[in-house]
Amino acid sequence: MLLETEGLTKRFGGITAVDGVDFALEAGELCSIIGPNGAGKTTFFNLLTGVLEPSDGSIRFAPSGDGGPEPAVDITAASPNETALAGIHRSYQITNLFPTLSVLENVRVAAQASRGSDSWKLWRNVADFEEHYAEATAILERIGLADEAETVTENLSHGEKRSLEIGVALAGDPDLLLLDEPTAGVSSEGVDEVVALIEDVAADHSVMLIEHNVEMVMDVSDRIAVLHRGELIADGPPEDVRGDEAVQEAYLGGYGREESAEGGEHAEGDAAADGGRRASAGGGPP
Ligand SMILES: Nc1ncnc2c1ncn2[C@@H]1O[C@H](COP(=O)(O)OP(=O)(O)OP(=O)(O)O)[C@@H](O)[C@H]1O
Repeated sequence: MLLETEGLTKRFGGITAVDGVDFALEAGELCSIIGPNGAGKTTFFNLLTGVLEPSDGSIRFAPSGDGGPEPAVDITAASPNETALAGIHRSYQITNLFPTLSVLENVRVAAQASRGSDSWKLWRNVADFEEHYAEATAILERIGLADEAETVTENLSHGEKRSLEIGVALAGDPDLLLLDEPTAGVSSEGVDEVVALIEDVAADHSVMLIEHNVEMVMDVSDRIAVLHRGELIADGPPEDVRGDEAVQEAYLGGYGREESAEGGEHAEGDAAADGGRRASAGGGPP
């Protein structure tokens, strides 16, 4: 087990945003988290990365899987810096890049930061710098932005910025990568590139993905976990989740059901109406 939560709960006053979630991720999996707006997906990521402290429950992370050389650690109360150093990196829904730095510098700074506080010492040695530079250059090759290395980041297209976000999260070679709506706001031509990048990255990383694009999620995921009003209502392979009654009811609104393809009485909801590209984008009770 790479990551395990038990009874994970977050309350904001009277709202329970994440409600007793038992979840486990195996090393190497690509698991998508889906659910209506306000279901608790981003709060779940915020708990896993230490941005928020749980009201209840626990989080355990074993960077090399159970039985691997690195022991499991309790990260329930860890800070964002500590979860990052433990090996969990994240890309954000809202861009988190330094707009006036070059594309290469954004990744190089992330590579440097991922090595921990020592790397911020003023006297850091040239060898370290060279290493971070080489890592950043290799990441830009991987994410298809090598030709833009010297471009000022704010001049990239939106799709390129989303790819660079993934590149920044890759710096320091994380064990687990959390991607929060990596295709949000990307044009339809750009989406294919971001999806190809996610598949490439998932080939040698464990990945958790928050995504509203159901068609894409069904396509790329090994597993799908569905949150609804903070609760995990389904968790399994895409084909099982697609056929799950509770999930259809809460989120998919007929997506992938035979009846909807035939225009039957169950073809309600945003997902069915727009071919399932963005299920319940504005819908679902909070
Ligand atoms: N800092 C906060 N303070 C108070 N309430 C919050 C806070 N963050 C989230 N919430 C509430 O918690 C619930 C879950 O929100 P969250 O953003 O996690 O949902 P989500 O599934 O990520 O939604 P979306 O798909 O719109 O991004 C919502 O009711 C939201 O209003």
